[in-house]
Amino acid sequence: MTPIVGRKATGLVAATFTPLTPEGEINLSEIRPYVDYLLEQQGVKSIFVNGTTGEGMSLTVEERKLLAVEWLIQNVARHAAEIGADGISVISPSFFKPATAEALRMFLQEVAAAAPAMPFYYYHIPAVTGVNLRSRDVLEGIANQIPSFQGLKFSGSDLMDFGQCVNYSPSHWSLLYGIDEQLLGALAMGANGAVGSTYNYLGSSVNRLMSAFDKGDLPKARTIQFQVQDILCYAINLGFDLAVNKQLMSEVSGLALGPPRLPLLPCPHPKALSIAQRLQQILGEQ
Ligand SMILES: CC(=O)N[C@H](C=O)[C@@H](O)[C@H](O)[C@H](O)CO
Ligand SMILES: CC(=O)C(=O)O
Repeated sequence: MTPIVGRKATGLVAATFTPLTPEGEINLSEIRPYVDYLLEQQGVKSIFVNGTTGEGMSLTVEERKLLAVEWLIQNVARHAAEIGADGISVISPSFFKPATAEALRMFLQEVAAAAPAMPFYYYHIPAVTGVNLRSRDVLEGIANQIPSFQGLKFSGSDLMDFGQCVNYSPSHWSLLYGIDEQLLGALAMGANGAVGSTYNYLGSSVNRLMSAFDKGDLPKARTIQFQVQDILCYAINLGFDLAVNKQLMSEVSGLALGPPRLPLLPCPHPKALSIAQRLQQILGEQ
């Protein structure tokens, strides 16, 4: 089988929130303005949909399909891109957890085989799945088992494991980092780009962080990373979860993203407003 080499993902990728109506139904009409906002206000050109931030696990398969198509249509319309999705990514099963990296790799192989033409990324997010197998071990020999394998979305804090993945990877793979608070550490380790929830509203700042890093201006990159951390520390002190994050995005962008789905509880308006104000203040200080 010929390996499928997709467009190598680089730069910033926003993990999008799923717009819902006040009644909790998916709200496809908010997607076009959302894409406009990311492009025009944040300079973010790539999106990761139906993931953690998009409450993918709380959506039906039918809803996920409708959303994926709408995100694609709106995104492709903006970019005049000739292709649709650049790839799919798959997390570990988390109810029955794989006992070994090999078991997980075999699972990923079966899923990837269902869409063999689609560039495939393993999505490591141990804090959510509870699966702490080292990604480096999952990658061992994976190109032989998954010809469409294209890289890793690594949302773990173990930078040694991440570094070992970078060191193992052929140059056409893409290694994307997913803990926004410490992206700079992962860039130093060799990340090709980043996928995260905060790039919905901090994209333009973090784009500057990445270009400062590319130019070797570490003091500047660090200043921006510390701003991101200061914003998130403020939010964490108030109690920060995905519902708060979603409401914060509505607050900052003016988009009507609606409530989260259970078991997440809606975020009280004043809380998101307070974080949004602190965010403006911190970014204004630069
Ligand atoms: C658990 C989770 O949702 N992680 C996201 C990406 O994987 C991150 O983008 C975080 O939301 C972000 O780093 C803020 O903590
Ligand atoms: C943040 C991220 O990558 C996700 O929402 O899945």
